[in-house]
Amino acid sequence: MVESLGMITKFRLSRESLARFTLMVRKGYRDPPYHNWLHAFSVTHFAFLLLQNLQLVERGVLTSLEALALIVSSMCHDLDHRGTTNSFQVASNSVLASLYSSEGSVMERHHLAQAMCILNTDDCNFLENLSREEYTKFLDLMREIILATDLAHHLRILSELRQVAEEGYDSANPRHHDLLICLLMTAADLSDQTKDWHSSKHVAELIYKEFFTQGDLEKAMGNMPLEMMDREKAFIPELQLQFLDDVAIPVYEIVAKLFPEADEPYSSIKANRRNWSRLRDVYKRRKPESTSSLEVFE
Ligand SMILES: COc1ccc(Cl)c(-c2nnc3c(C)nc4ccc(C(=O)NCC(C)C)cc4n23)c1
Ligand SMILES: [Mg+2]
Ligand SMILES: [Zn+2]
Repeated sequence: MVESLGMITKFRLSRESLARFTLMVRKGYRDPPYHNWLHAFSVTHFAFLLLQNLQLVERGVLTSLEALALIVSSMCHDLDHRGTTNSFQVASNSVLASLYSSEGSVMERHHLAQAMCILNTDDCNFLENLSREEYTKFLDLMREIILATDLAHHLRILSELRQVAEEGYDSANPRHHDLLICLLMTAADLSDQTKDWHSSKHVAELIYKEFFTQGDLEKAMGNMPLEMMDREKAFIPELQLQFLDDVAIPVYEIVAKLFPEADEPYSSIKANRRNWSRLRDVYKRRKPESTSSLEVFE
């Protein structure tokens, strides 16, 4: 993907170090149901498709350094994820919470720290031929992009994103560049919901497996989990409709508004919403006799 985006030539990247870096990143992921290397790979692939199909560098929408940072950040953005949320870190007094809870975005700061570690590992720094200025800018971009994967950050910039979509993208405006790379990173992070119904539904099943495991842990700790984490209370079709309406669909709506050629993911996530709505009607409220929340996936 890096090669076909012309980045090897453009930044004189060492292919061997890039390969070693990629293998180290893959090793840096654990194996929870969802937040594993397969998620990182599919997020990276979607970011690649955005850059390639929308010709974002060729059209001067993004600089090639921003494009490289988007790809590398996608690979690294969930490094060493444990399948639990930021609030769980704090509630369980985890080591990560003690390190980062004062700044917020606990997991995202950890993912960034892990990425920096790998970049500084011998033979993995494929960016060694970047100028000092480019390298510094790249690290600033990677920090900004990985911290932007905290959904709370996305929700904070959502109104600004709508404004840029309204007034039109201005590539001369550095703030527009920053907002766009955050938007594209979130679009890539949620892109499983723009795939065909069966893979989107399967991914939702993996996510709720993670959520319910966390809910079980919270109950064992004597804490009350959120409804979406509680396998006894969650009604998944309803929760999915809420997440699609409040978070995911607006992302692809804004992308499609900025880049009309990107209407495909927007229409397919709306098709998936229709399927969740159908599933909700079939299952109505959770039938008392129903065994588990996950029966909707049967
Ligand atoms: C971009 O960062 C993340 C981090 C973690 C996750 Cl799991 C996701 C993610 N990726 N796909 C999904 C799907 C299909 N459903 C989800 C339902 C709820 C939430 C959630 O975090 N809700 C609370 C919040 C809105 C305050 C996240 C969901 N999600 C994205
Ligand atoms: Mg994440
Ligand atoms: Zn992710």
